[in-house]
Amino acid sequence: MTNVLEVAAAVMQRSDGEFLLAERPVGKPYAGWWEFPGGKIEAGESPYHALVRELHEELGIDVDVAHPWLTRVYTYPHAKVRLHFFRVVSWHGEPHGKENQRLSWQYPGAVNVTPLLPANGPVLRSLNLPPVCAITHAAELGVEPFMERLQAALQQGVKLIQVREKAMDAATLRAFSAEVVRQAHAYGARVVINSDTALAREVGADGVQLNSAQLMALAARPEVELVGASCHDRQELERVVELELDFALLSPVLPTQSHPGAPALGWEGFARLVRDLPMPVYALGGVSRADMDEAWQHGAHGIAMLRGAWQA
Ligand SMILES: Nc1nc2c([nH]c(=O)n2[C@H]2C[C@H](O)[C@@H](COP(=O)(O)OP(=O)(O)OP(=O)(O)O)O2)c(=O)[nH]1
Repeated sequence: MTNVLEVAAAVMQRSDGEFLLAERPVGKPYAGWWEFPGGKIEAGESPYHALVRELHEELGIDVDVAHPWLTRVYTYPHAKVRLHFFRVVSWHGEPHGKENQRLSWQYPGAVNVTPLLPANGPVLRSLNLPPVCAITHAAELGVEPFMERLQAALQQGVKLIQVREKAMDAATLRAFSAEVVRQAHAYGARVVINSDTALAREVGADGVQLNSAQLMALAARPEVELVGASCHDRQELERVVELELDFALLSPVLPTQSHPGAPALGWEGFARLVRDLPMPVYALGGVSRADMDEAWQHGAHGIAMLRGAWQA
């Protein structure tokens, strides 16, 4: 099979997190299966323009703002498809099924319509990753002040935390990690432990964050629920794809305090590196919450922060 069907698909998400699924109408392949609204890209059309046209035709809405997100290739018996996913964050009009298809608003992590198109399972997992990855910073703040900031961050809705404390001795790190996990889980937040899968299991964390050396050396995905990896170039990002990890952090996007003088990718460089990847990538290095929009415009899933995550 040589021909690849190019498709634009939309994750239309409201500010409360609900996103829209549509049921495929009678007469199409996989009729009755649920999908993200969208459709085939026509000859000469860009993925973005196809998205805007399809959402107008299928749902009667006009897209105001859409960001490129993931690109997934999937082989069905009837076709090989390349799905260009966008996150549509602003639109005009109330979506309605113009082709008599049923629509349903769903929460990430709690989807209750079925069956979903087979290509979409990993996409839902990706959608369930939050926009902010907060990296612990107790070495600089001190453990007690850090724990206070952690409470505040959890109350404000932080849902993904990476424990990364290179200077702690093993016993302190174990106790610290266990406490972060305990507090995070009380708020429904997930925790990954930097570089140490055994420690992640021991303290009941959700997974591990591989450093780039581990990423390149590993033969298979570690067997934990959630696996991220730290990347600095395209080769490392492609290794994340091969190992079918859940997400990547790509750095440094901007000059940082922790790595002064290191050459930064810049937003354009970031966008070039993450183009057409199938998994979410967080922008890391010198970014703050104020950069979220910039990050989305350049293909990031969200931002990862050390200092900025814990500011009072
Ligand atoms: N729209 C959409 N298509 C998806 C998703 N996941 C997935 O595997 N696909 C596949 C199913 C189809 O093979 C292809 C989309 O083609 P389609 O037939 O729905 O496109 P269309 O709306 O332009 O259809 P048509 O009017 O030309 O018949 O992509 C998804 O989430 N949304």
